[in-house]
Amino acid sequence: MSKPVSRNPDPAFIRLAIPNKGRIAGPVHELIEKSGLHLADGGGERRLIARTRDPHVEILFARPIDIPEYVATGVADLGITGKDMVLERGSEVKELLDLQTGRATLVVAVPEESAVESITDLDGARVATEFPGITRAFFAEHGVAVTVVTVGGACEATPHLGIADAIVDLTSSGTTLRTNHLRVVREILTSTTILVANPRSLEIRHEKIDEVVLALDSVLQAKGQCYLMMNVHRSALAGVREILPGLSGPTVMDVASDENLVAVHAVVNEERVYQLINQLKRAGAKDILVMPIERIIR
Ligand SMILES: Nc1ncnc2c1ncn2[C@@H]1O[C@H](COP(=O)(O)OP(=O)(O)OP(=O)(O)O)[C@@H](O)[C@H]1O
Ligand SMILES: O=P(O)(O)OC[C@H]1O[C@H](OP(=O)(O)OP(=O)(O)O)[C@H](O)[C@@H]1O
Ligand SMILES: [Mg+2]
Repeated sequence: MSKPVSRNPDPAFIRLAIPNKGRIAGPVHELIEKSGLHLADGGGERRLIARTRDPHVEILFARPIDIPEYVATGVADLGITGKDMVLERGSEVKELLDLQTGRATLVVAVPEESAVESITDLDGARVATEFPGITRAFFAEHGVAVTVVTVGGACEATPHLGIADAIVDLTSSGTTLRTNHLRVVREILTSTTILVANPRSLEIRHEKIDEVVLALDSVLQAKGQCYLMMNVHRSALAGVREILPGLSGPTVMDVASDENLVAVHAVVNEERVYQLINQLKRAGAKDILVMPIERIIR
């Protein structure tokens, strides 16, 4: 038998579990890279543990469904997985950040031609799902007696195979439900990718955890924002100021080579840039640069 990968007992040392595959793995890896943590040894599909640029933070690759328990039991101090995975496992972890990605809604759906209009019509029905925990709790809470059939995937096929009368499954674009001629009867919950922590680790390793949370949050803060730089004649400054927002108002600096000019810098919402640059030009701004922002630390 191979040796277990032991934990470093040093409280300055933490382990973060992230998805090794599946649809949320890509966005999570990207977040880790942008946060500056950076996977030191690549982190290919078959890796179990990877080091990061921070010698005190290591990454554990795991299936999203297993991450809540790895964090609850202290195999990892922090974990990134779907909120639905945490609820399904009922794990005792603390949510620290909503990463605002991997959004999907867990719904009760039935074949288009079914007579079922509301969940009470499902009394006595068979419900297929990859989420037996959430499904049982949901129907019990609403006093509807159902038989839960647990499947490992391709749940949408089960009503057509005669295995179930209804399903509880995730939907995001709605394509899979449409393709399989299923209609939504009820929404149960909406899930996004979240950062969770082991409650004990939060006490004993809080300094390092705070650092990781700050790094990840700084990427979220920068999302959709960009940095504008421009030169403005002093006489046009008041007009330009009116147009520009910024984190704490635009920054205005002297330009050494021309005392009539000032440099104006501001953080703006990406969606506004197209309109803003035209307004700024009309107000007298020139040499306008638009730059991406990787991270914002407030
Ligand atoms: N259609 C979807 N849109 C967005 N997020 C989704 C969608 N389906 C699943 N997710 C999220 O992905 C996570 C599940 O990851 P999982 O490991 O099951 O990967 P997967 O992409 O479903 O791959 P597979 O089912 O092939 O293993 C859950 O947290 C879930 O909320
Ligand atoms: O509304 P849509 O955008 O079509 O997405 C919904 C589908 O995505 C997930 O499937 P996944 O790709 O994880 O395959 P699986 O069913 O085998 O888990 C989910 O289980 C649905 O089947
Ligand atoms: Mg899946």
